[in-house]
Amino acid sequence: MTESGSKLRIFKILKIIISSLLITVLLLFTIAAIRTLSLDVNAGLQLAHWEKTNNKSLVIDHHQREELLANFKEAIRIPTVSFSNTESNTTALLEFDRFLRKAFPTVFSSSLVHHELVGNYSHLFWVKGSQPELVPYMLLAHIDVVPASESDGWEAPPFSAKEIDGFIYGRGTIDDKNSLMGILQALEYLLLKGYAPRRGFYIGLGHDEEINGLNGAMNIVRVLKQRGVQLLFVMDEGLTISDGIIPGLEGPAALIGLSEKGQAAVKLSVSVAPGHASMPPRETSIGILATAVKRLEDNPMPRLFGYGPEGDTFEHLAHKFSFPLKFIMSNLWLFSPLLSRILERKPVSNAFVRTTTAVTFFNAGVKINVIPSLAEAYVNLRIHSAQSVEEVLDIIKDTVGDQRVKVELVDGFDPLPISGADEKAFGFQIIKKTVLDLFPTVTVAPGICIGNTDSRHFVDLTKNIYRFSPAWFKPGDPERFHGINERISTKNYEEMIVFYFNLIQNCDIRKLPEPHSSVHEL
Ligand SMILES: CCCCCCCC/C=C\CCCCCCCC(=O)N[C@@H](CC(C)C)C(=O)O
Ligand SMILES: [Zn+2]
Ligand SMILES: [Zn+2]
Repeated sequence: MTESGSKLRIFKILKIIISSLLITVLLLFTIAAIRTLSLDVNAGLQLAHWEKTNNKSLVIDHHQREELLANFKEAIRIPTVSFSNTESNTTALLEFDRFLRKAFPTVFSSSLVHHELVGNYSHLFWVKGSQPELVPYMLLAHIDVVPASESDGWEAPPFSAKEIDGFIYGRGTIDDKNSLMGILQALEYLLLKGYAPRRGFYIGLGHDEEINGLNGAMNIVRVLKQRGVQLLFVMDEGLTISDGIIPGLEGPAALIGLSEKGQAAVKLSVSVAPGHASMPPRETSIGILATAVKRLEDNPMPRLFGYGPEGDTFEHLAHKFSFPLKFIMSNLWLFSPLLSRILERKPVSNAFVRTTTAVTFFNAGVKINVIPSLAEAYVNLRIHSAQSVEEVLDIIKDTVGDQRVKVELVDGFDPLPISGADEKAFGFQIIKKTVLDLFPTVTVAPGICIGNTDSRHFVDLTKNIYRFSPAWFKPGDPERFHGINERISTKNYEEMIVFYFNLIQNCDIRKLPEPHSSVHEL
């Protein structure tokens, strides 16, 4: 072949490669554009024909408002703190028991309600339904709170329930006495209005959620199992209504947690021979451990965005983003690597991208002039839905890459199963309807709860566990969770009561409307 002939051949091949590339890009772009315009996973059952249940409505008058706020503040003032795995404020838990009986006399005296104490301080209520063939559901909340100290910078003492500019400040105002009090206050009002449910339901109030729920939630589950109870769904604390928290999203979004991340507590330790500080070895146990910890912080776990329920969250919210984000969110199959990199920049959104690694304890040393024989660190990992405890442990060992560092799993559990969110998922659809009726501007989407809840102990009683409370979170609010200046607006607390008041009644329908019935009606 002549030189010009071979050049022509190369030119032809290049032309074919370039045009195939262009066609592929064009094709990908067309698919992406079609998905952007057509993806609507939100139509759901909202236009369908819902069974009527003659719901009672709740209009809160001035006197009731004063009373419900006084009740809520009193709940906040009782310091039901879980200090450590072995230490709770049992005096406060007993006081809380007395307080509940006083605040909700109708709940505690109604012939429809059976109440019992479980594990000494947790409460289990059974509200009898008139139609026993309807499978019961369960609402959960917890009594205990994490410690809080005013000196950390609170604007008001953490157990004062002080009202400032329409907000009640205090430990437990969003975690989780708002749900607890909201549920019981709603039931009190319903009973006072002569309501009797068709569908029976349980209310479980654990007293040790903040220290794993071993005596509260786990005993409630044991009691229910002994009685052969199966639940239609469980609803617990978890995600909330986010307003202005997800960058680029227009309007508020209610994320309902279909699952929760797994968790692992991993201990790293280094043992060496102790000695005199005047003749130190090149590396001490502290130095070796510090390097291991630094390696873990410098090498975060892999990005897994899109491999768990968080992908669904953004697909559901896609239509609420403006261009070009709408285009990106509608096409996670193409853009999830790019989106992961944006989300990982902030701690709250990073939690949705990967298994997170937090070094929470670091102990070593006994005296200034003694080379410490032992250095220990504890790492708290929150495991992404697409990983397991075992996989995470292997990655830690690889990343540390130092045989002198012992890596031990202290405790852990895999990510929780993913509950349904389709048109047949009773719990999800009821929560969604109740949110949309009360807050029509909110977009409801499935989500993943980044923290753990008592509801994880209920997996043998139901496949449908939802983590959601209708608390409104604005920028800066996620940090209040276990942080300083935890607060809720008085308006939002009232909305929570109305939400549970409506939710309980909405659960009385025998079954969900037929999927797509809206399409036939239109
Ligand atoms: C990109 C989307 C952003 C969406 C914003 C979501 C904001 C989330 C804010 C807070 C979520 C908090 C998680 C809720 C439940 C946590 C309860 C808790 O603290 N549990 C303990 C349990 C443990 C077993 C003792 C925990 O440490 O997880
Ligand atoms: Zn909580
Ligand atoms: Zn908490």
